[in-house]
Amino acid sequence: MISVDSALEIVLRVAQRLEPVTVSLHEAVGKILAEDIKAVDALPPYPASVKDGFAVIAADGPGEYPIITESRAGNDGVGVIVTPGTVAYVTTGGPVPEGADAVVPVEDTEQRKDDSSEQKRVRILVQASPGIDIRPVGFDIEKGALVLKSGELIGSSEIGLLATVGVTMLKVYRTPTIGVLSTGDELVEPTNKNLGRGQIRDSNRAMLLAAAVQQKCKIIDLGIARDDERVIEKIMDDAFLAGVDIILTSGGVSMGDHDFVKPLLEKKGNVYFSKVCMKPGKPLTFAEISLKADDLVKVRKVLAFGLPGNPVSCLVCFHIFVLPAIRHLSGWANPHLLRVHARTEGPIKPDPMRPEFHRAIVKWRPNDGSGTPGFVAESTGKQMSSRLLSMKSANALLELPATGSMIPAGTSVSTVIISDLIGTCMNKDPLLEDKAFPIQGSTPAEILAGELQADVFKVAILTVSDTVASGAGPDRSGQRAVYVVNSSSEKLGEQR
Ligand SMILES: Nc1nc2c(c(=O)[nH]1)N[C@H]1C(S)=C(S)[C@@H](COP(=O)(O)OP(=O)(O)OC[C@H]3O[C@@H](n4cnc5c(N)ncnc54)[C@H](O)[C@@H]3O)O[C@H]1N2
Ligand code: MOO
Repeated sequence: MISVDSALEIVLRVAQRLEPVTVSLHEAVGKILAEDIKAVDALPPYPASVKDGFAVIAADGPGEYPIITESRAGNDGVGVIVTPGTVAYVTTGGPVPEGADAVVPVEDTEQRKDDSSEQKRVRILVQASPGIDIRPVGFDIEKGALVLKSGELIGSSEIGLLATVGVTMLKVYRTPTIGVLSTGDELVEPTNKNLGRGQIRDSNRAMLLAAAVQQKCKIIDLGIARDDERVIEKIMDDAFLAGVDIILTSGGVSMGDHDFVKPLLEKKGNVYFSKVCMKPGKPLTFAEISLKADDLVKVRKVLAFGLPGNPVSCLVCFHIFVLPAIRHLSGWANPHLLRVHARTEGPIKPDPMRPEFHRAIVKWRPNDGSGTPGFVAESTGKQMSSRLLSMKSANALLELPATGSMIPAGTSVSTVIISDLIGTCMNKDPLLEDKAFPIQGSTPAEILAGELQADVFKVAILTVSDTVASGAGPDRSGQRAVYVVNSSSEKLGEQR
């Protein structure tokens, strides 16, 4: 039996980063950038006012002055020069007219409301210092500056930066296409209302498809295969033809006389390991399959993970091995999961034989029991690898050494974070909510799409800016719809 560390090292050595592809801005979110991005122009491209106020010559000092022009964002008082003894009205982000060297905010001025004269005047109440409340050219981004480096993860702020510098098509590393197959004669579709004797609903496929979607992968639902070597082989071959980069099977990797996955992977490729010293997840099998393309020159590699059938073992193996492999293929420089230290809330007895990944809910507490702030880990209860409820709400796996002796409450243990810690703020128990089960006859992929649909709400995004609407400046809300993950969006355009 190989150790978890050695097994992961092998997976990351075998996995090869996928080739870069060119995508549009809205497809880039969550991907790794595969090129350097430089600013083609400066931001701001002109000296811009930081406040709504009056562009002045600082040396003029307080006093009453004529307002010679109004320079609004996107509507420059072009050609107008502020000369000594004059001022110009400016709005936030608007160009500061030539001649002026400071901006006085409206709060520090007085203007007569009933002034109907042609030449409006304003009283400047304070002494401004030169340069105050003006962003010089290139203050935010210098022309030619490297704004994003190859290898960076693209989130919403990076999308905003790309939009700012006018990049709408960019190179990112391709994320893998993942095929998911469940094996087992006992398995029926989740839509099945009446289970026959010996039947259970297939949970692993929907679960793995969802986990792959969360990692921005394309998915192929390969269905359920009977425990029949030829059936499983045919489905695998079809998946290879369909272009999978990773194939995930669940079940059929242990010691049963119908456990066909491992012998099949041995037949089709190179099996690197088939037993890992961990609990749960012992029978995890990992192989690489080399496929010759038509031209017989290029060889395409497919990673195959034979995941254990027990649902918890299956998902734990996904987190510990498949997820880092996906990240590695997708161009992440560091594909490893985040590890923190957490103190156990209660006593836990670990396995005496295999290091254990104990499912837990980790929360940040002002006092973690040691008198200082820190993470506290609450066990999800009985840790049988068949009990998927032990995985529910778990955002962490406690890495417990195989001592077999009780770990007392308050012990600091190494903890792998497997989900968003934001979820720990949730008070409601989603299981207690009455959720209708998905429509009969649909496949897990359709169910998944349906579940996502149910969460979709429409977000309309409108940029209100003269600068943007006139085309004088970039829309720094990015590609409006891009950040609205898991929601539909409508572009309403710009408004003057
Ligand atoms: N003699 C031995 N038996 C077992 C060993 C062993 O070392 N010696 N290892 C055990 C461990 S550990 C695990 S984990 C399981 C893994 O077995 P398989 O990967 O071969 O999986 P199956 O036997 O097909 O199924 C195990 C269990 O999981 C249920 N299952 C399978 N697929 C699904 C699915 N898609 N959705 C929901 N549930 C699923 C299946 O019905 C079984 O109950 O082997 C132990 N045995
Ligand atoms: O290793 Mo198995 O995954 O304990 O149940």
